[in-house]
Amino acid sequence: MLEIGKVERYIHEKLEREKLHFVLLDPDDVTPEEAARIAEMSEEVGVDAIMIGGSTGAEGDVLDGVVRAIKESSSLPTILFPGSHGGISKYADSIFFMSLLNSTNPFFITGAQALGAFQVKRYGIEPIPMAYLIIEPGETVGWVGDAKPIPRHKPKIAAAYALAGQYLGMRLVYLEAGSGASQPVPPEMIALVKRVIDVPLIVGGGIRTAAQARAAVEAGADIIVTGTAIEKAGSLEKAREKLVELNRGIKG
Ligand SMILES: CC(C)=CCC/C(C)=C/CC/C(C)=C/CC/C(C)=C/COP(=O)(O)OP(=O)(O)O
Ligand SMILES: O=P(O)(O)OC[C@@H](O)CO
Ligand SMILES: [Mg+2]
Repeated sequence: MLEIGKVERYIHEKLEREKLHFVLLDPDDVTPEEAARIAEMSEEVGVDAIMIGGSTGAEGDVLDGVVRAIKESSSLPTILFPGSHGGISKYADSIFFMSLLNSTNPFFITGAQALGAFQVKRYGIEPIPMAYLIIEPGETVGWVGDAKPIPRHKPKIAAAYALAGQYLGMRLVYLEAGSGASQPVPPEMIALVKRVIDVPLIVGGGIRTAAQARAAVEAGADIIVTGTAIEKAGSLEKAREKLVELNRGIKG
């Protein structure tokens, strides 16, 4: 029988009480030691989960090393955020089993998923089906994922894809402006998508300040993902301050 796994249940239970903050760590950009410290601090300040992935190079031993370090230093759920079937580590709790619905390349819609499916089963990683949508500017992931990025001023297109994702059985929708985007997903787009779907809405890309995080939450985002603002804070002390600031913006 189909069962909802532990991490997905944790997400739903927490969402009944508050908005969630997930921190993304890219094994290409952080050492296992740095990842461990950031995960530890994240847990201390009230972050809800750690996502691990990257468009380029987050694979094999490098990926395993970072996931293991995070597991050893914190008890937060770990969620893989793969750029391809290479982005799977047996040490993670779960995986966003995502399809890039507005890609022009079938590899990112169903190909990588088919190539990764048996690994996920073999390792017993919890798959969480997710519709992944790239919004302008899209950055690295837009280019790597052969996306046709949704124009920022066309919220209806995003809403149509999001609803299609839900009707295809996906249990999360992720609006992605791209890591390091100069501007995050517009609040008007978040609001329309949220009005149309029933599954939780994740928003990420270019969220650097408490005010931006708050605006996304007020528009209707359920889960905010932050990566660059923390990775590029400059020092671990500054990363902690950023985590506190962003978390306050999200939790209110
Ligand atoms: C479910 C399985 C097995 C695979 C899914 C494969 C898909 C659909 C991938 C979507 C396209 C893609 C390249 C996603 C990567 C998402 C990601 C980890 C983004 C993180 O940001 P980076 O693009 O690494 O940012 P930087 O440029 O800052 O490093
Ligand atoms: O790195 P940032 O800009 O916070 O983006 C987070 C995430 O949405 C990227 O996939
Ligand atoms: Mg990266």
